[in-house]
Amino acid sequence: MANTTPTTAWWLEPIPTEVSTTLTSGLSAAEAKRRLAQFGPNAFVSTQQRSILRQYLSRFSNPLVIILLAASAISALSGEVVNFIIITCIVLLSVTLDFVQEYRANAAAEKLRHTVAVRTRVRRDGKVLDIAVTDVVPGDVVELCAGDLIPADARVIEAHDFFVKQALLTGEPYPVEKHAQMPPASATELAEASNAVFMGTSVISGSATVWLVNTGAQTAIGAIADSVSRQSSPTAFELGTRHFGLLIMRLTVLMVLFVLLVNVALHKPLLESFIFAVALAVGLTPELLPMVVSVTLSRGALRMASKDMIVKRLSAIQDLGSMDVLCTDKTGTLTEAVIHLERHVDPLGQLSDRPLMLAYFNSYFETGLKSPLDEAILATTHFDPGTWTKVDEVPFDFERRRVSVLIDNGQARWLLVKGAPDDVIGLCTHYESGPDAHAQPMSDADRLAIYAQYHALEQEGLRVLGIAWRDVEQTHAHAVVGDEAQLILVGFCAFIDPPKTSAGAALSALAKVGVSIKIVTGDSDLVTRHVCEQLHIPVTGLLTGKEIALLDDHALSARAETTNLFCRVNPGQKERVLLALRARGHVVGYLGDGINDAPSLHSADVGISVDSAVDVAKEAADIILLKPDLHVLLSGVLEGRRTFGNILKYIMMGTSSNFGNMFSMAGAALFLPFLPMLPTQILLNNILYDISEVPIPLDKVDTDDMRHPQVLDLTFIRNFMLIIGPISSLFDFLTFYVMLQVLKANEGMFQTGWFVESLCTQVLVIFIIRTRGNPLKSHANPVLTVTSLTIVALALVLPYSPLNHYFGFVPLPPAFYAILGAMVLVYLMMVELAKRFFYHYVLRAKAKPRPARPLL
Ligand SMILES: Nc1ncnc2c1ncn2[C@@H]1O[C@H](COP(=O)(O)OP(=O)(O)OP(=O)(O)O)[C@@H](O)[C@H]1O
Ligand SMILES: [Mg+2]
Repeated sequence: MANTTPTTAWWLEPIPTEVSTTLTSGLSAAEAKRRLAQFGPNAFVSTQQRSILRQYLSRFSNPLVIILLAASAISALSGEVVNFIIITCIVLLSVTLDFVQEYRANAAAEKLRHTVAVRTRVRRDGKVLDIAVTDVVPGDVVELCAGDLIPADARVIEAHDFFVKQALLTGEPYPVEKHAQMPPASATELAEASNAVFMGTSVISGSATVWLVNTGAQTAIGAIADSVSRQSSPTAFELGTRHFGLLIMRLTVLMVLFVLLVNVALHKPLLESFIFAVALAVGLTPELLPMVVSVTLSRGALRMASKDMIVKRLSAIQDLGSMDVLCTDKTGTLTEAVIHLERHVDPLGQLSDRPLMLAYFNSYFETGLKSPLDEAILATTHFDPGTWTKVDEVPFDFERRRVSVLIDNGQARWLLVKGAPDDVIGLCTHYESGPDAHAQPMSDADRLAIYAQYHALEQEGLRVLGIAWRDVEQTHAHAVVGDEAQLILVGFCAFIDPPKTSAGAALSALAKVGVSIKIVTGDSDLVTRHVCEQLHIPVTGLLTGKEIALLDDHALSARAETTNLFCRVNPGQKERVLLALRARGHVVGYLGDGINDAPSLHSADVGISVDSAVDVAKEAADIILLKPDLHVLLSGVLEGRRTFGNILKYIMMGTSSNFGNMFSMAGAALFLPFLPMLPTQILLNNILYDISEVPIPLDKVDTDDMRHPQVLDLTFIRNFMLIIGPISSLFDFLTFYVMLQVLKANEGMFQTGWFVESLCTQVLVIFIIRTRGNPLKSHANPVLTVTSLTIVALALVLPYSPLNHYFGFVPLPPAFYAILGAMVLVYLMMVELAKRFFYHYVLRAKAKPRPARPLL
């Protein structure tokens, strides 16, 4: 994509003079409103909502529905008008039921998503406002800093060591610097536009003010939106449901062809047989599955929102339930992230103000994203910068782990460096100590003593920054990474970041439900170990960034299994650890809030961030915690498993009982001289059964089923189907026998009897299937109970209703009801026994052992 050439190189045109006058105050609110109406919201057209009507109509594009309507329309021509009307009504009813449920669910989830939408700082009417990214318009003046996403295509007006990552557009993996100067006229390629920034890219370091030129579909990324729109690869759960759909489809096609063939061979009326076969297919398809999935998920999302968790990608709820490894960074998750400066010492451990003063100036002049460490320094004290001004800066990045500022007071020019002590000490050739802060060469022995000092601080659990400086020629106008050499160490600042007392308990609770925790941090191993000790987290293995750099992916993947501390890792290594764990078949979650966490949040099965995180992290995450609390996460995991459990109930119902019924229907077609059930009866049966299942998302899931991470396993479903399905068929054939031999039923009575029997068994079996345990002890949600029992009652009285003429029902003899009662009871008991057998033997025999791993 390196050669993407937009239609015009707008960054080469001069900025209109009238614009420069409005730069400080920005647009007026009225003008912004006018432009929003003119240019539309700052979003791609492809993501815009389709109208409700179109969404509704698209539901009818299901081929089965079309075939059914067409066939019954043809039969209407030959006089079967009533059937046609009934079929049309049932189809309309079922599509509407499905649509309304799903639409409401999605709308609720969408509303939640908006609460965590990315925002941006815009100048309007002379004030800086925080507005949604979708509301910016061409002409807006936007302020950007490290960690921000760039909201639209824009010209840089003013920049301070402003580096952006634009790999998405140009493929360059490294951050590039942007500034206000015009590039040469030959810079027509997007990658050469050093004075422009583009939507979809992000700020790595520094700060800038930009003037928006193009928004929405007019942006460079908007033009290629379809090719870059992140079609994330389907999750394990999505793949599972897709395979399940295919399995059902194959069985359906086979059965329909079989029924058709038999009917043709037996010279039955063709059109009627055809409609029967299609109705059968409609009965077989788990058409409610997408609705059940989205309703279950969005209900889950609402419940999670009440516990301060916003779900951005609904299917992430499933992944949260399947997650068995959680990687997390340290600050804010395991610690309070309220950092205090505890001590400032010279290289030999004597209390000294000098390291604090230089650290203060470094933090004071630094323009990039201020870290909590900077804030702690600035909050501790105040030094008057006096005549010192900043000349340049080498911004912080997570590879170097340090930041330098170049400052000048007219007489001297100093480079002040602050960062991870190991690296800073490594760059020093001298150190200052004693009351007169005299600089002296650092001998090897000194170096050892200094390292010992710094380690002693870390062993106390303090986070430490090394502070160093050097004199620079006054002609030296630009600071570069290479200047960070031959430094003089002035000492250390040591900070307290107290561990969160609640974190320990939350971690062991997560471990109890089968989620092991791994800490992946840019901080040092001593500090991290100290935090672990305080939280009673046993360390099962430790790898540092330096060690990881020496391992290939294969070796890393083997080591990652037993290691639970990864320290001094850079952003790329964080992601490598994560991918290594995924490669071993784990479902991996990642919790982090920094620029350095964004790649890992993208690559995890489920990325979790917090509301206070930088934009790039929030954007990459699937779930946002409004409170950075691991207990919240635990309830999210349980919620994920609960939604999973309910979806599984629906799938198991569809595959066992419903399928068994339809299977018998095909079988009955073989030996009966008439249709075993009329097409309209099949459809009615199907929609009543569907209605009985609508409350499944409300149901509770046994705590036993929530103890372990769950993944959708087709073998499990197939085995369950093979055990329960035949029982259902057995009872159907028993009903046939009773109807034909005992009650001597004619066509109408046979069909009615079977309609009632099959609906009763299909609906009532939910009480057995919904729990792995004793159905008398695990109670269903009252709404589910009432709905199911109402449908059964309806089935029983239908043969006596005034409508029965239209559906071809006839009243049944009382003897039938007596036999039915007994049969349903025995049926349910048999399914219960088979279920116990299944969970006890079949499942245990098939259970694949997961790779062994430590509890924490
Ligand atoms: N403002 C700063 N100035 C200088 N050095 C810094 C600054 N912020 C961080 N560092 C250094 O970079 C290292 C990595 O940063 P940080 O600890 O934030 O990484 P992280 O992976 O996000 O860690 P955590 O897991 O604690 O969130 C720090 O340990 C520190 O040495
Ligand atoms: Mg962090």
